[in-house]
Amino acid sequence: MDFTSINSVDTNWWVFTLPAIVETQNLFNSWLLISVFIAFLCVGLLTWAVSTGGLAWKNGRNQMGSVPILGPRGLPLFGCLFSLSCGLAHRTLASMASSFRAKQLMALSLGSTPVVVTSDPIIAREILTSPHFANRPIKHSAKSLMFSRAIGFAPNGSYWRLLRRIASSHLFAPKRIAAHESGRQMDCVAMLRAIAEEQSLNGVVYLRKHLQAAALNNITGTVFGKRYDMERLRDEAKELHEIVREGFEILGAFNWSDYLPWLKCFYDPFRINERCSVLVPRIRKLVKQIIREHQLKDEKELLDDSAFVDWVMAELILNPDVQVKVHQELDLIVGNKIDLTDVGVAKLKYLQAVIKETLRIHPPGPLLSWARLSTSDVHLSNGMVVPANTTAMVNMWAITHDPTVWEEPLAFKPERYLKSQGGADVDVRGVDLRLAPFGAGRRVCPGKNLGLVTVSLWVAKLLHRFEWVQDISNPVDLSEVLNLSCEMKNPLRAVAVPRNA
Ligand code: HEM
Repeated sequence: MDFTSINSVDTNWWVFTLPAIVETQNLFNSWLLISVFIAFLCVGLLTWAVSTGGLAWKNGRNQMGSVPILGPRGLPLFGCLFSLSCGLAHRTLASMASSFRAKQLMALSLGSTPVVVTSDPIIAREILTSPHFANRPIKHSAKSLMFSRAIGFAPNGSYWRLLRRIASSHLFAPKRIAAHESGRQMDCVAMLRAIAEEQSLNGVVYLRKHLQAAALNNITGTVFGKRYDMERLRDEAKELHEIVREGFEILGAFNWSDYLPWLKCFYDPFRINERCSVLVPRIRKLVKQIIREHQLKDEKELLDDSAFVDWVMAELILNPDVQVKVHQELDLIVGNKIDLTDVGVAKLKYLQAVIKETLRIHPPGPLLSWARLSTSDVHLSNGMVVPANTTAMVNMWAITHDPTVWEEPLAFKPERYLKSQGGADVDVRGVDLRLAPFGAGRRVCPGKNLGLVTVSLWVAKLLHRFEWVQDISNPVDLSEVLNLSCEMKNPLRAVAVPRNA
């Protein structure tokens, strides 16, 4: 005999008393339904009105510590979705944080998702290095594209650790990076040749397409051991190019149903679902083909470091005095030698400082691209507590543009990293959170050394071979567009004047 059912208290009793209370026999009476709806609406609005941070922070979730986490309420239901879905989220978040005096940590709602954003290097370090922030929230598109099994999104655990180990030893170990130097040199030679051809044909160069071709070959060469002739895009090369472009666009698109799951069936303005289901079989087919050819099985990840070189070159064109100094350094250390190597490039201290300064002014992922997710309540040193299942973002752009962190943050001054000129040698690889464009902690970018080596070599070669001058009819425009990374809205077009000719 089930005694529990006899002793249990019927918690639904109030339903039967409703008709008596509202003096009607019919529970579907339209007035009754409208009143219940209005009551719900009022309670919802009241909860929204009293909750800083918006509805996703209801029930005092932002007041679990001795110091509450402040932030904008946003709109009922949507929170701050409208403010962040269009435009430049890093700039919007930075101005929100200063108007709410919430630079250390700001709470906001993206639909039903609770989010915290920090614009402070100390709190950024605590979040990025905390073992309780070692997961990432996964976007719907990333899940559809099977990225939940990829290194960037797999949850912290033995599977993810195995992927990191494989990547560290087979892709990103210093020996492996050095082993791929000849490939990088080849990509560079092809890029410089194509640039010289375009310059002599048109008198001006669209740099981005050359950088993208070199970047794609750099990755496929490193990961699959295979390079393509990007000048004559045919068959497999064309397919790869289109897959990467489409993948980037889908992953970078703002998907409303990531934050309002109930919207999935009604509203999909970028046709994410449909495009993912077309893209997945194309990826499978291409990767199978490559694996079959090379019997090589590795994890594929790609970040657009070619977009970053666009920024470096744009700043060098806008700051000709800096470009002259890079040329002087190249002439002094490299001279007329054409075999500019990774080791040689590492000696170019001023050029390294130029790259650091560009990473500061134009961090490729201004919100560090991929957010983190808390797996339990996290106590921060400032007395705030971030509850479990909260998405955390670091606004690296806000930190690198904060006048209390960087003197004259808007000025392009590579000298600030040169000890010989009174500067400080800042390590950008996750050590100093004032400038950590690759993130930090256990999920720090594993491709940071490869990225830095590649970018440095490309910039050195582009500058060694050419002097870059503004195209008068198309002046350099530093407007940004935020996709998966922050790119120049109007791709760089410049005149490449051959040097040492
Ligand atoms: C300029 C170049 C690059 C920048 C600025 C960059 C930046 C970043 C950032 C900010 C993160 C998130 C780190 C965090 O959460 O703390 C990241 C993660 C990652 N990056 Fe990069 N990255 C670059 C190049 C590369 C390259 C060349 C590769 C590989 C070929 C790569 C592969 C990855 C992977 C796999 C992750 C995810 C790691 C994980 O979740 O365990 N990145 N990157």
